[in-house]
Amino acid sequence: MKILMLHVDDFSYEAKKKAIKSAENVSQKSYSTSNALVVFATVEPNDSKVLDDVVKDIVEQLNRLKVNEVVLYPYAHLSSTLAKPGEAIKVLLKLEEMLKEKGVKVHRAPFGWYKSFQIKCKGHPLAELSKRYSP
Ligand SMILES: Nc1ncnc2c1ncn2[C@@H]1O[C@H](CO)[C@@H](NC(=O)[C@@H](N)CO)[C@H]1O
Repeated sequence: MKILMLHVDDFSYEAKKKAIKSAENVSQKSYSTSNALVVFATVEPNDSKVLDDVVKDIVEQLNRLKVNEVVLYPYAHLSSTLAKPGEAIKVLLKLEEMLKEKGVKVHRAPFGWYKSFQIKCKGHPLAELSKRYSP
């Protein structure tokens, strides 16, 4: 798995169009928030094995930033070895569940959609962090 964590003043997205057949059917097509940790996540094969480490790092970053909201954003652009959509959505749902079990407020952006987004990154020294995990 590859993740990019951005501490934002503001973040909003709008789901525009389904990109794949297995795109989620979603009732909420847009979302906006402030002072949150946006986690762009690219799922790679066998990533269910790295979720404990991913959760640990996200929770540590939330504690450093004194933030409790995560926007989990499926993002197929941080790796060239993508897990298939069926596997990727399962891993993201599990990641969302594990973060919520830790008391984190999580909003997961729709899977399988082209989305527009606006982002205002805070720009302090800890505002941007990328991590890579190998099973
Ligand atoms: N291995 C994977 N990891 C994370 N997300 C993945 C994925 N495979 C498919 N997706 C989702 O399907 C959309 C089209 O690839 C992806 N959409 C996006 O990545 C948007 N930023 C539009 O480009 C994403 O929602």
